[in-house]
Amino acid sequence: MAFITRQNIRSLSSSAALRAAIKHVTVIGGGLMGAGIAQVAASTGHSVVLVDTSEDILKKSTKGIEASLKRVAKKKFAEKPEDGEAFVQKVLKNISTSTDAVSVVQGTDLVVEAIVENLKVKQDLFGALDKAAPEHTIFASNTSSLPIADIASSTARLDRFGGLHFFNPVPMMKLVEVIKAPATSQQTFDALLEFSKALGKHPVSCKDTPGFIVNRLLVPYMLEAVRLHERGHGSKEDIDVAMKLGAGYPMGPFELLDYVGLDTSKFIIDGWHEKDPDNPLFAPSPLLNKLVAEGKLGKKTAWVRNLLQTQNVNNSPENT
Ligand SMILES: CCCCCCCC(=O)CC(=O)SCCNC(=O)CCNC(=O)[C@H](O)C(C)(C)COP(=O)(O)OP(=O)(O)OC[C@H]1O[C@@H](n2cnc3c(N)ncnc32)[C@H](O)[C@@H]1OP(=O)(O)O
Ligand SMILES: NC(=O)C1=CN([C@@H]2O[C@H](COP(=O)(O)OP(=O)(O)OC[C@H]3O[C@@H](n4cnc5c(N)ncnc54)[C@H](O)[C@@H]3O)[C@@H](O)[C@H]2O)C=CC1
Repeated sequence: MAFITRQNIRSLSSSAALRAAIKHVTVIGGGLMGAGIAQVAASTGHSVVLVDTSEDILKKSTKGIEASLKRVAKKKFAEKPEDGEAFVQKVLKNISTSTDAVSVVQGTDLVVEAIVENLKVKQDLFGALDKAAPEHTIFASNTSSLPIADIASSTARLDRFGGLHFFNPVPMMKLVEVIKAPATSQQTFDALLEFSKALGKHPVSCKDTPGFIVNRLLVPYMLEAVRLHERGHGSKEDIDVAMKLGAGYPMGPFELLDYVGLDTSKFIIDGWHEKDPDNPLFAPSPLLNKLVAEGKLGKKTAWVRNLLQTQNVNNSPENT
């Protein structure tokens, strides 16, 4: 028979709070991944605040979400386009935006971070949020390659910190890797698994190891494709076609690099190379470095250029 003490009442109530379904989600970073995560969370009835560093970026993110929702609605409501339009508007109503992460986390159950792949920047963000968020709030990072424990170390909520690694494009890709770092509590891990299922995704459990499951296999493969091309052993086009038609992949490695973003790919490789400099699988690629230095980031380049142009226009003397 268990005795009820003040201490276990407190822990029972905090575990009940953790078990309660996640309803309000703050997504930080409105780029490729954050916009997709916000879209899927809002589509499944969650109340979402999407945070980024400027109103211009948030406007672009919201436009992107609307366009993606329209694609989903076109298929889902093929017979009844008016229901599709109502669906798009209903989902958009579930999303609000902000440039002030610290103030919006005060009422949130879960923070999902999808900002730039840089340990220090992520730690600074979570360190600030930790002081503002309620005790029950779970923190999760969508990092592709950084240890969850390292990101969590800037907070005092190691037990309520885990990884939620989504795949691009988030509205289409069914997988979520749920990462349990050594200090992540079982309750937090279970809550993240439940949340992934509530999004209609298929979660898999991962340890906090470099690249988790998918990227530990995918990154060396993609880099090997780049090296094969750098050695002059195949054109980018032939390598893509070969992997699509010969291995049944939906995209070839170059098409996928373009889709993921060359900057993010470089952040991942540089980070792993720094930690494991003798591992030939993580050796930097001169071609990738050159393209990133030239600002050629892949599919997102047009988006970034467009945004910079908008910002230049907004900041130009005629507009001030
Ligand atoms: C070296 C370092 C590397 C670092 C890597 C780290 C990155 C990570 O941490 C983890 C990752 O995310 S890795 C990337 C994982 N993603 C993939 O592998 C995607 C592979 N591609 C696909 O599955 C399909 O091409 C795909 C599903 C994208 C598109 O399908 P299709 O090929 O059939 O092409 P479409 O004809 O364009 O699309 C068919 C229909 O799909 C819907 N759709 C596609 N994109 C959408 C989106 N963004 N939003 C909403 N709906 C979307 C849509 O219904 C479309 O039909 P239409 O609307 O009629 O065109
Ligand atoms: N691109 C991909 O295919 C995938 C990326 N990831 C991971 O997701 C994260 C985000 O990647 P992407 O969406 O591709 O990057 P992205 O470059 O498209 O978007 C990042 C966004 O974060 C914003 N941001 C940067 N610092 C911020 C801060 N302190 N506060 C608020 N917003 C801030 C930027 O303005 C930008 O809009 C990275 O950790 C990446 O490794 C994970 C799965 C797939």
